[in-house]
Amino acid sequence: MKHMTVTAAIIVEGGEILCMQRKGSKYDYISYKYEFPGGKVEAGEAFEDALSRELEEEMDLAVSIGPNQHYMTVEHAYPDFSITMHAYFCPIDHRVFERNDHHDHVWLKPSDLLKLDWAPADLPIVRKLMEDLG
Ligand SMILES: Nc1nc2c([nH]c(=O)n2[C@H]2C[C@H](O)[C@@H](COP(=O)(O)OP(=O)(O)OP(=O)(O)O)O2)c(=O)[nH]1
Repeated sequence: MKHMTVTAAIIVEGGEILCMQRKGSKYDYISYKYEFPGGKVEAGEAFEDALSRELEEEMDLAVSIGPNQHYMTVEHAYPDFSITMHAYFCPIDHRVFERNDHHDHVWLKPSDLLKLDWAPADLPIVRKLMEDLG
């Protein structure tokens, strides 16, 4: 099965977390699901650099991310591929960004996160955030 290494940013401002909604895709199990922004790591790229690049591409958001911001790593097998997803905690001080690649977004308090329909791989991260911050 195809395997991908993915990075994701838990973007926090004013006590709320940024939840991005994916666009439709050929895989119904991730179509229109909520996720943390980020994307695939390219060959030879450090995880933190991959995440900064993806945030710039997807959101025009310039943030530098360090290894100390690592929050958790999740392994998940979908029916057609599997991912290893490295999630980083990423506080920002303003909510100014573009939505270049996503269908929608919402900012939520940690205690409200499970009201959304998350990509299945994200649920361990969501649950940990609710425990740690909710
Ligand atoms: N970025 C991100 N991807 C996630 C999350 N949860 C989850 O299952 N994924 C999956 C969906 C995708 O199959 C894969 C990441 O692909 P992507 O489409 O976001 O990455 P990308 O921008 O590099 O992809 P591409 O459009 O250039 O092909 O990981 C998440 O919270 N954030």
